[in-house]
Amino acid sequence: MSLADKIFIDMCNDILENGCSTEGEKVRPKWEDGSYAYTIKKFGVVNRYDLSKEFPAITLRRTAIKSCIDEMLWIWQKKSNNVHELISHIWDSWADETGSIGKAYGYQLGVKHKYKEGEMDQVDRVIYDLKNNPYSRRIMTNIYVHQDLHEMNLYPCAYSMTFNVTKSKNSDKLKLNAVLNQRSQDVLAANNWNVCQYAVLVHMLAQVCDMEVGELVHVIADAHIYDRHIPIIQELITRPTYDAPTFWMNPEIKDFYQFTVDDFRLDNYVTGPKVENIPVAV
Ligand SMILES: Nc1nc(=O)c2c([nH]1)NC[C@@H]1CN(c3ccc(C(=O)N[C@@H](CCC(=O)O)C(=O)O)cc3)CN21
Ligand SMILES: O=c1ccn([C@H]2C[C@H](O)[C@@H](COP(=O)(O)O)O2)c(=O)[nH]1
Repeated sequence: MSLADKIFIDMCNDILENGCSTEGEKVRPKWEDGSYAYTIKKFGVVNRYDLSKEFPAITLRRTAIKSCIDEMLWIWQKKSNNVHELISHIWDSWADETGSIGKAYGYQLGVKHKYKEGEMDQVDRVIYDLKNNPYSRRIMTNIYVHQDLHEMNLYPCAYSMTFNVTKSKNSDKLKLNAVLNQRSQDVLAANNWNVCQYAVLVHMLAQVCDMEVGELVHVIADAHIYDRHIPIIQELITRPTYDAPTFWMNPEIKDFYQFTVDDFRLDNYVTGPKVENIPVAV
């Protein structure tokens, strides 16, 4: 069993056993047939992944690592908000006729801000601080921009990363840790998808800043299982599990903007079967 499997199974059992149901309450999302998508939810879930020990992929089912890395690069590297620049079709339901998802995600990371050191966007600000001022406690991004929410088709869910550098006694290298703040999490469709994305991001930043990877702490305000996902989750968490896969990242890449999806691989990724056609609430 991978460490991520254990965390995922414990979180699902906790939500199913101790969660609060939104059935009959006023909710926003709907299923394709127009009925309301209710959830069972837990407030304030915190999951810690030690990236120096294992890559945090679940093995109960296969996390689509290429698609999720492609989406993360779309947001963090291309800083794009257009679904035409994305390989998968997961964002199509939230795009307008031009393919835009509005001023969300990548758009916000591409906005330049004025700092004492000059004009930079939030990603370049993080890289600058990690390289020049690693012990700063101010290294963070935030894409939940209230003034632009009216121009976003879906408000950002994983909205903030806080980076924090430590040093272990037995290594010369600094260790890069991060907190991912997420206001809302669809546990079946996107939990491990989001965890793997941000784990890869920490690996990328550590490599380009000559650091080692440390911990990824995932803070979820509303961790929910949609009503139509409950039987799928119940079956999923009773499946056999396997050892964590080995993460490979091209060691030659030292510039954050030079990575492509082909520079990442999960080796020996043994998993349970695919869950076909997961319904996604819109
Ligand atoms: N209700 C809801 N849940 C989400 O997870 C979600 C949204 N809405 N809105 C925006 C994005 C889109 N996201 C998604 C949507 C679908 C999948 C999905 O169907 N994943 C498939 C694999 C897809 C592939 O292979 O490319 C899966 O099996 O997990 C994942 C993330 C995450 N976000
Ligand atoms: O990266 C993502 C993006 C979206 N989600 C999920 C979380 C919710 O189920 C919906 C968004 O609905 P809200 O009413 O705006 O909370 O999308 C995710 O888990 N991860």
